[in-house]
Amino acid sequence: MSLISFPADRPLDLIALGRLCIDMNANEINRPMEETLTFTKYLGGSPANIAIAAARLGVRTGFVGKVADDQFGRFIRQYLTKEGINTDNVVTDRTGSVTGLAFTEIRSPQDCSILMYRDNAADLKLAPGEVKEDYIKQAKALLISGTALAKSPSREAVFMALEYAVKHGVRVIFDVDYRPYSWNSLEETGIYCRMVAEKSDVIIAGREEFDLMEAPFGELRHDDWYTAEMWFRCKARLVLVKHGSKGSIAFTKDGKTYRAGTFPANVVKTFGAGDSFAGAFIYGLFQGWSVDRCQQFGSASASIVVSSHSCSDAMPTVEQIEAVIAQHSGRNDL
Ligand SMILES: Nc1ncnc2c1ncn2[C@@H]1O[C@H](COP(=O)(O)OP(=O)(O)O)[C@@H](O)[C@H]1O
Ligand SMILES: O=C(O)C[C@@H](O)[C@H](O)C(=O)COP(=O)(O)O
Repeated sequence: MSLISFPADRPLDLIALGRLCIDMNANEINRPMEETLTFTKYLGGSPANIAIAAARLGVRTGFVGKVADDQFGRFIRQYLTKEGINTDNVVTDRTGSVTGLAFTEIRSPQDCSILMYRDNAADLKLAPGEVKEDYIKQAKALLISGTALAKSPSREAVFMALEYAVKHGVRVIFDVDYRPYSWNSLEETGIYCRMVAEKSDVIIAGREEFDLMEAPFGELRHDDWYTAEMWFRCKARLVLVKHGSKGSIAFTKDGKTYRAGTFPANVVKTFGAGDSFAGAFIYGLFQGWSVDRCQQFGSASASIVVSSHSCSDAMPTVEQIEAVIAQHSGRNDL
């Protein structure tokens, strides 16, 4: 039996919940933002990127979210539809909110940053009553992006979706996805992320993101194994710790540890590594693959996306990922 047993016979594999935004990626790379003149517009927002990544691989994907009643909101909806992502639970806000924007600065392949515009962002207006139980129960898994917990009413909408998922046996995958911009304090982040992590089957985060859920409670150890054991005492069966260009470590409840490195990349920018990795890793889970194969697939996908200008547009197909793995004889060693 595979590690994560997904319910059978559901019309959707994955529903992602969280922000649907716009990335404005600097065209003039290796320059500070002050000197950047032009940007290219892409669909953005971490859960949106993961949804695109999964859909490109053939995962039947839906989305729970909210978009602004403006040109960007319409662009987002059209893009999701074009990618075959179901938008039945994507709501349009009518209160005058705006689409969140992320302007990316690419100073060098190692030195990237994001300037985020998220005041009055539509995605954080998603209300609990707008999350449909009949929609959530159609999926095998629900992916929750932690940033959706940053503000009410989106915070309560997450907990509503979480309750529906648990009620209907939908597996919960939690990507902490920490973005400081929308939160009031580190304690607030830690408390709310922890409440979702406690009910999640799979937890995906970087080392610093796990630290956020430990520090406010006096449990900070900077120790991946300690972290995994902590979540195995709750509901988790799989804890995935991302370590950037150093790869990732996955822990499973049966006591196994899987270390994976990366595939060589011609790095343009660092954004999108985590989202492409997560989308491909989740695809592997649906295939019932071993954890190390899921990691290999995820890291090959990430190597493609960090070598590209965009995140969402660059999400690869199964064939493209397999070509990278074959090119390097499957070696993503540390
Ligand atoms: N420079 C890189 N070259 C190749 N693969 C990378 C690189 N950086 C990250 N990856 C892959 O992407 C995964 C996720 O990256 P990470 O930076 O930890 O996530 P995030 O973007 O969420 O911070 C890593 O575990 C690794 O497999
Ligand atoms: O998540 C956002 O709002 C911005 C993203 O679209 C952006 O491209 C990015 O930072 C990707 O995140 P990562 O995969 O965690 O690097």
